[in-house]
Amino acid sequence: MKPTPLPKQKNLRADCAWVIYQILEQGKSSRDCLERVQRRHHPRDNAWIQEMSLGVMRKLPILQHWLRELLDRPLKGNKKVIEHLILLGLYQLAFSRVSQHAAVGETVNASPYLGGTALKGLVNAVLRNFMRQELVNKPIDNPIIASGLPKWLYKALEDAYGQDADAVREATNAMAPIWLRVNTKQISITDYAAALDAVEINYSLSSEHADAIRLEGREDITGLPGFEKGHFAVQDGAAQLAAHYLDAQPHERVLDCCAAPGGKTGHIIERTPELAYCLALDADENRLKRVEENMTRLQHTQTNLPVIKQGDAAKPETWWDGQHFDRILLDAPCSATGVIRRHPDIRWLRKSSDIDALAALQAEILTSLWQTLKPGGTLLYATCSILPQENSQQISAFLERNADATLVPVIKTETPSKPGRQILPGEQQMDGFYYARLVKSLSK
Ligand SMILES: C[S@@+](CC[C@H](N)C(=O)[O-])C[C@H]1O[C@@H](n2cnc3c(N)ncnc32)[C@H](O)[C@@H]1O
Repeated sequence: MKPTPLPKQKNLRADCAWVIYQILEQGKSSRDCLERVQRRHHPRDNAWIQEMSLGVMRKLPILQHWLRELLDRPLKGNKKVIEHLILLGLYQLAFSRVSQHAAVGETVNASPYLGGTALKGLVNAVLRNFMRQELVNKPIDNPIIASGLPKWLYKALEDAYGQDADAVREATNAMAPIWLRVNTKQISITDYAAALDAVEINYSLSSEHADAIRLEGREDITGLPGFEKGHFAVQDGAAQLAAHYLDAQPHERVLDCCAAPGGKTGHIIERTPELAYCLALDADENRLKRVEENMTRLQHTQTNLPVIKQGDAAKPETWWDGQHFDRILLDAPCSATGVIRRHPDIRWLRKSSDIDALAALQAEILTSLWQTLKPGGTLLYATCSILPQENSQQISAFLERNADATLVPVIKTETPSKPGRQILPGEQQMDGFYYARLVKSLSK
C-alpha cells in the first residue's frame, strides 16, 4: 500500500488520526509514527497526542461498534482516514476529560487537514448522534468487543488461562507504571532515591529488584534527575529480572542475543563490569544503532563492552568466532503479548498466524545457539509473551529434544511439565514476561 504522507499542516487531532491510520491501515508501529507527529508539535502536547492515539488502540472494538451503529456504510479509499478521525472523536467523548464542546468542534475542524472538508458535516452529525443516542450508556453484550482485544487473542487467553482469562485480559488493558533501573555503575540506589526526593517525585522500591525504582506518576523521563548523565534506564521490572537470572560472573564470556535496543545489555554490564567479553547481537542494523546510543548515554563506553554485531541468531556460522559462551541470554523475538498494556497497538499489528511462525523461529534460534554454549554453561530464555506456545511449551519441547539440557528453576514453583516463570501483566506491577534457565550438561 502507498504510504500516506503526514498532513501538510499540523493539527493535533488530524495528526492523531494520521497515527491511527498508519497503525491500522499500514501496519506501522505507534512508536515511529508518534515520534514523527510529536516532533512537529509543542512538547507540552506530547502526552496528549500519545494518550489519544493509544487510547483509541485500547478501545478500538468498542469505538468501531459504535461507529457501525452511527455510520450507514464504511468510508473507503482516501476517506478512510476520516473514519479514524471520527473514532478519535468518539474516544474523546466517551473516555477522556476533553469537554464535549471541544471534542465535537475541534474534531470537525480537523477534517480539512486530512482532505475531508466535504465530510465536515458527516463528522459533526456522527458525533452529535453519538451524544443524542447516549450510546456510551448502552451495555455491550459481546464480551470480545467489550474486552478491547482482537478475537484471536481473546480466545488464545481463554485457552491458556481458563477461568483466570478475564483477569489477564483486564490487566492487559490497564495502564503500566514507569520503572527505572538505576545505573549502579554511576550512582547508588540510595543516592538516586534521594535525588528524586529532592525534586518531590513519588516512587516505590521493590523487594524483588535491587536496582529498580517504580514511579508513582507519569513523569517526563528526560526531565528526571541524572537523565543526561545516564543515572538510570527506563526498563520494566519484569525485564530487569533478566540480568539477575542470567547472573553473569566476572571474566565470563556472555552473549546477549536479540539485544537491541540494549535494555538488558546495559544491565548485564552494570551488574558485572569485569566480564571477559560481552557480545550484543541483533539482526536489525537500525535497532543496533540504538544499542550504541543507549550505551553512550549510560556511559558504558569506557570499557570495551559490549561488542555490538549484526547477525542472524539462527545462523551462528555467520557471526560466531567458535569460542564458547559461559552464558547466553536469548531475549527471543515474540508476540509481545505481555507488553500490550504498554504498547496497545501490538494487539492490532499481530495476527493469529504470527504465533506459529514465531514459535518456529524461537525453536530454530534456541537449537542454533545451544551449540555456542560451553558444557556447564547457562542459557536464559526470555520472552515478553504470555502465550504458552512461545514459553513453557517451547521449553518443554526443547528439553525433550536435548538430553544435555537441564532446567534450573528461577522460582520454586517450576515443574518439568510446566517449566519457567510466567509473569502475568500487573503481577507486582510488572509487564507480562517469561523466563526459563537451562544448563548444558558437562558430559557432552
Ligand atoms: C524483544 S526484542 C529485544 C529487546 C532487547 N533484548 C532489550 O532488552 O532491549 C527482540 C529483538 O530480536 C531481534 N531479532 C529478531 N529476529 C532475530 C534473529 N533471527 N537474529 C537476531 N536478532 C533477531 C529483533 O531485531 C529485536 O531487536
